[in-house]
Amino acid sequence: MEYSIALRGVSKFFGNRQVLKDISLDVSVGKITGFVGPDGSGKTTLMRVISGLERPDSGAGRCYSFDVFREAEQIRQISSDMSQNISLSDNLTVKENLLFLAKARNVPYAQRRIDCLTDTLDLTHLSDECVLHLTKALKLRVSLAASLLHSPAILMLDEPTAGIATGARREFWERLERLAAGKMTILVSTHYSDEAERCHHLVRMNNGRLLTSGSAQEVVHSLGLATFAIRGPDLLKLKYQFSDLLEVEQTVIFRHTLYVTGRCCDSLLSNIRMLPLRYKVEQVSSVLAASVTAGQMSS
Ligand SMILES: Nc1ncnc2c1ncn2[C@@H]1O[C@H](COP(=O)(O)OP(=O)(O)OP(=O)(O)O)[C@@H](O)[C@H]1O
Repeated sequence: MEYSIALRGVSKFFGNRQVLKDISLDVSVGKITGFVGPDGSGKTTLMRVISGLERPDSGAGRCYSFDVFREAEQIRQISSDMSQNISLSDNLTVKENLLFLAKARNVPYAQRRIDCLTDTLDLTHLSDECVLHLTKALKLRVSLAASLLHSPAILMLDEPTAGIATGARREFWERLERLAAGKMTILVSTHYSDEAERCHHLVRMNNGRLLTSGSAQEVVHSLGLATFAIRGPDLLKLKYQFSDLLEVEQTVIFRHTLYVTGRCCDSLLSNIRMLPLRYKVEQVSSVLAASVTAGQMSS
């Protein structure tokens, strides 16, 4: 396996608050690595350290051939932070925005690069459209084009699809998968379980620590949790009943379905089996409930 990023015992403080604690991590070239965990667990900070945007305080790490302590500037040249660096101007067209950003980044043969990207990302027909008139999902696609202008080796995305409809999120992820297939290293934080499942490699964090790292299945397994999707009447009442069980970690109602997540023990299973026949129950392995807060899931 070819690794683009290798961190060993990396820690980071903001003031006297330690936000990354002894993180060791290997990230493969051409893979999508997802970062999941509750708010404030350190996902963004870790991705920023990897992308040369934050300097760690201790440990060791390389990003491609560069040292994360001494060569942050070089790392920034080969990486792109889609979430933060791209501010599209509403009053300019797609083409004008891309040209402006390409010039700001000294992208060689800017026009040719823009033509290539708009073609690849199916934006050509929108080139002369004012960004103001684009949907959120299309703006996201333009931001992706902008973040790829300088042909980065690493693309960092911090919750890129928050607030975007499911269909458009899926389409966006298909594009990310194509970029990864072209050997781009993609780092993405997400609170959506379906997106977490699409990652080739998942990193679960809490309180500055890396708790688990592996495939989505491995991470779910390591949680020792099972999630059941329940459809039927009076879901709110059922939600409160399940919430009272000691082994239940989370109950979330999302789109007429109650998701109950808990330790997969006899007691939870017998409660599930005792549900009247009018309830349809299905075990879903996909919901990384420990990483998804109820608020975000409902949004
Ligand atoms: N520039 C900063 N200065 C001080 N504290 C910071 C700074 N950036 C982040 N923090 C703190 O570091 C901790 C980790 O934040 P971080 O943004 O990395 O978490 P996160 O897991 O990405 O959270 P979220 O999902 O809310 O984006 C939080 O407590 C946050 O308040």
